[in-house]
Amino acid sequence: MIKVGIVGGTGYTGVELLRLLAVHPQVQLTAITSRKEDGLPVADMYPSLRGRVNLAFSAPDKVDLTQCDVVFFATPHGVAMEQAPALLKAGVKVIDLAADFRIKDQAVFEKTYKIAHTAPQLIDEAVYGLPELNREDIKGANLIANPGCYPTTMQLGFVPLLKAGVIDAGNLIADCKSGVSGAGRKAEIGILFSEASDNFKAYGVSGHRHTPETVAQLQRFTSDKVRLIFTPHLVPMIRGMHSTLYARLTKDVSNEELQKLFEDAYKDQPFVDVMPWGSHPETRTTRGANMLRLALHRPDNGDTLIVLVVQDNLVKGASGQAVQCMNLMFGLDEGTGLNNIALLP
Ligand SMILES: NC(=O)C1=CN([C@@H]2O[C@H](COP(=O)(O)OP(=O)(O)OC[C@H]3O[C@@H](n4cnc5c(N)ncnc54)[C@H](OP(=O)(O)O)[C@@H]3O)[C@@H](O)[C@H]2O)C=CC1
Ligand SMILES: CC(=O)N[C@@H](CCC(=O)OP(=O)(O)O)C(=O)O
Repeated sequence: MIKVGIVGGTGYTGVELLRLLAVHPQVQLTAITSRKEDGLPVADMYPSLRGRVNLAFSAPDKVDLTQCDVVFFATPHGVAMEQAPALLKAGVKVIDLAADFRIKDQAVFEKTYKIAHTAPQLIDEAVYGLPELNREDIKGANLIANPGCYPTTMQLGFVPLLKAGVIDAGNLIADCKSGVSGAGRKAEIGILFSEASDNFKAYGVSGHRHTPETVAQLQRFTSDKVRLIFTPHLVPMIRGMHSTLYARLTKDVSNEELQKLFEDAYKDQPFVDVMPWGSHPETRTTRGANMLRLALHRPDNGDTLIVLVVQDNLVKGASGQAVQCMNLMFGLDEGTGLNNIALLP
């Protein structure tokens, strides 16, 4: 059994990890931290885990995480970089759901996140945890930088097109919407029920921290300079993400060829569903499931291709993806514990 520790077990991605790992056949939950809820049984805070998780939260300084085989950090940016060096030295694998190791250029990271990196020696070693694009590296990794939720949709939607060289890499547009759980479990005016429900707004339009992460990853797949306009929106639902991606076609390529490009790219990928041409994927078809669905459109058969992408921000966009990485790192079948079907309605 893989002994698992979770730092930040009370947040949304933390409890989503607990939901997935409590029924994972190869996992023994060993330590779950919270600074605020030290000593509280996990199931008292989350009754949905009654009878499934018998641990209590521990303050981070009261628990020896080196007894674990792998530690997930479901914490704000800046926490994993403090603790990862000692854990890795003790032979513990680390999966960070935050951004500490996602961006290879330290200066860009520090400018984007406005924090100094305290473990820059580990940035090169970290593997970006997007299995569909990095599977072999993830298998051999000790330190995973789990992707951001928006970047997962943008990369899986744009990369087949960039690899095939059929679009203008300098003219990518991503119009994305996220449910409110994407902002985490915290008291903040903008995500109060009365503010976020029955309301709809864009945010971060002049610059969002997921743009540099996404551009750097997309750039790996083309020699042309990538330029991306990314506009996130907050939608009044709890879970779910919908990204509408726009790309300008530069080659004479038919709709059938474009559809085949995506079907070939993802034919061996259990957690990406390429829907029939012209479909309208719905967020609820991914709710609670480690699944990303996409579909292609080409209005008036013109030179603009639209890729619609949906996922559950907490599953394929965060905790499910992290478990997918863990499975690969420990030589398990990639889908172990991740094969449940989305809730509908
Ligand atoms: N929500 C989402 O859809 C996604 C989130 N992410 C990323 O995953 C990470 C976690 O997000 P989310 O679960 O939403 O966040 P939450 O705000 O819901 O939870 C944060 C957790 O971290 C703990 N924590 C906070 N500060 C510290 C600290 N200094 N040391 C140790 N533990 C700490 C908190 O518990 P306590 O204060 O009791 O210690 C809490 O359990 C973030 O980096 C986020 O950006 C990535 C993709 C999607
Ligand atoms: C709705 C909402 O607020 N979403 C978050 C993104 C969540 C995410 O992917 O997180 P990290 O990159 O921080 O890990 C945001 O835009 O800041």
